[in-house]
Amino acid sequence: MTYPTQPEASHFIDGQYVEDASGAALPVIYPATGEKIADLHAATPALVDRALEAARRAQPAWAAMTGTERGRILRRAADIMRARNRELSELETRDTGKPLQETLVADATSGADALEYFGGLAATLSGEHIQLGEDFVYTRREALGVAVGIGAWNYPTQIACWKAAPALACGNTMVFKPSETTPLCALKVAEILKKAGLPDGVFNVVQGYGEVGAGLVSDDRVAKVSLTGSVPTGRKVYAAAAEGMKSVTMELGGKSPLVIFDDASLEDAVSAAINANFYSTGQICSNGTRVFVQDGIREAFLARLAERLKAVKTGDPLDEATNFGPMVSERQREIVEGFIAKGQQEGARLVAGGGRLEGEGFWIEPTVFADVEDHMTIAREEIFGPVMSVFGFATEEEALERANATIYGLSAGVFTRDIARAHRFVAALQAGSCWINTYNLTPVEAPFGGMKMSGVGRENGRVAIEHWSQLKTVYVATGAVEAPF
Ligand SMILES: NC(=O)c1ccc[n+]([C@@H]2O[C@H](COP(=O)([O-])OP(=O)(O)OC[C@H]3O[C@@H](n4cnc5c(N)ncnc54)[C@H](O)[C@@H]3O)[C@@H](O)[C@H]2O)c1
Repeated sequence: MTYPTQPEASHFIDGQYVEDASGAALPVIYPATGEKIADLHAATPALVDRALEAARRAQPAWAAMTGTERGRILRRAADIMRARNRELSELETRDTGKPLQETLVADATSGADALEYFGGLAATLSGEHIQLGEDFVYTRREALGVAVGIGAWNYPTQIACWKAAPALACGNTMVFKPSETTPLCALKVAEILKKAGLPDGVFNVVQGYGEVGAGLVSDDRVAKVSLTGSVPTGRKVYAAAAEGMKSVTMELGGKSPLVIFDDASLEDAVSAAINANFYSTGQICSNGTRVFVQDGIREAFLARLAERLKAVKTGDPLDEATNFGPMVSERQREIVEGFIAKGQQEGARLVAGGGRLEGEGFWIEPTVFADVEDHMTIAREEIFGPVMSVFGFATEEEALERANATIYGLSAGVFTRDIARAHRFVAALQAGSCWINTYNLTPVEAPFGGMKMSGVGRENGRVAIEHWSQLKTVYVATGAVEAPF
């Protein structure tokens, strides 16, 4: 059977689509209906080798181009992505199940932003000059070499671009392995980069399960690994990369707090809590899934939230009126249902949702628990689904201590009209991205990444350049060489 969404082949290596049907079957399922929409294959070791070899071969010439030349290609790719936004968004919706209403504004557009931003920065890369009397030192900012990118399933286009754009801007080449759950979109990124003039071999895509990722990470040709995924995978990938002393960026999971004080705008706080828990059906790493609401407004908050939940519109995710999609897979739905059952067993009060939604596909209701306590499983573990936990608190000190009492440190938010408190509070939060009076905004200009178990390194912002390049120091002598004998 052929599907409209079937790509030309499973992999994109050295500038062309490549297939090897002897690789393990990798079916692609549309989460809204459970139907198969493409048949792909995991890369065989021979294909992984071919992709790495293509990236290795292409790297010196790519790095030798000027930053302006590299940047021009990335910026052209950004323009193509924007021009094809609707088609790419529809594919993202089919790949992930996220409603088109979201994908039209958050995926190819965010990928294009990254390509444009790092395309612009490419021309500005430089070292420094340090005068030492008549001698001097200069530093050269150099590429790392061949990089491996490994993606999670929730933002397949964005993740590919957030990794490829800074990596390529700095003169690295990349082999990218998308999540086996959402493998389609990264192939489009590769196609578009080629169309924009990217030399063959600079950006390659290979499909596969964890073992393909593991093979890439341990290969000697690889200088840098950037993973977006869960903490358990991050532990394995970081350890494997350490064997080869490779640089890493780890964008991992979270259990982020959203703290709402009595003086906050209730309507805005409810909006932020909705965005922080139900956007992308809760499948966002930075979600504020522990919502701490100060005692004075908690009942009002829950009442208004219940009202607002009436406007949830499920249905065909390709209908732009739909604002809530299915879970990405049957397995992920079962995981989330397991957490909901645990929440009930451990005594949290279910105030909304909790069950499946009608229809084919992997639908689940937006779910809210109140009276959640810090020791409960749903308060401690990342659920990665549409499950909000609401906690009470009395004082700022208490909220801070409880917000930070987690192994994670990806993100956090605070809602208050007291400007001094807002800044005091975020200064003490142990989280890589904090928001004051909003939640989950991640523009490409702002560094993004985790503290504690949530990760290592930063994506986006100028600082990403530090994580995708290395410095060489050159000492230049101008006088005689002194020696002891
Ligand atoms: N911090 C961020 O930027 C960010 C963004 C999105 C998702 N996430 C996190 O991702 C997780 C959800 O995504 P997921 O379920 O796809 O994560 P996952 O950890 O199961 O898989 C991530 C990727 O790693 C690959 N992989 C698995 N085992 C591997 C191994 N041993 N070696 C190399 N690669 C391996 C998978 O095939 C997949 O491509 C959540 O924890 C979420 O918080 C983080």
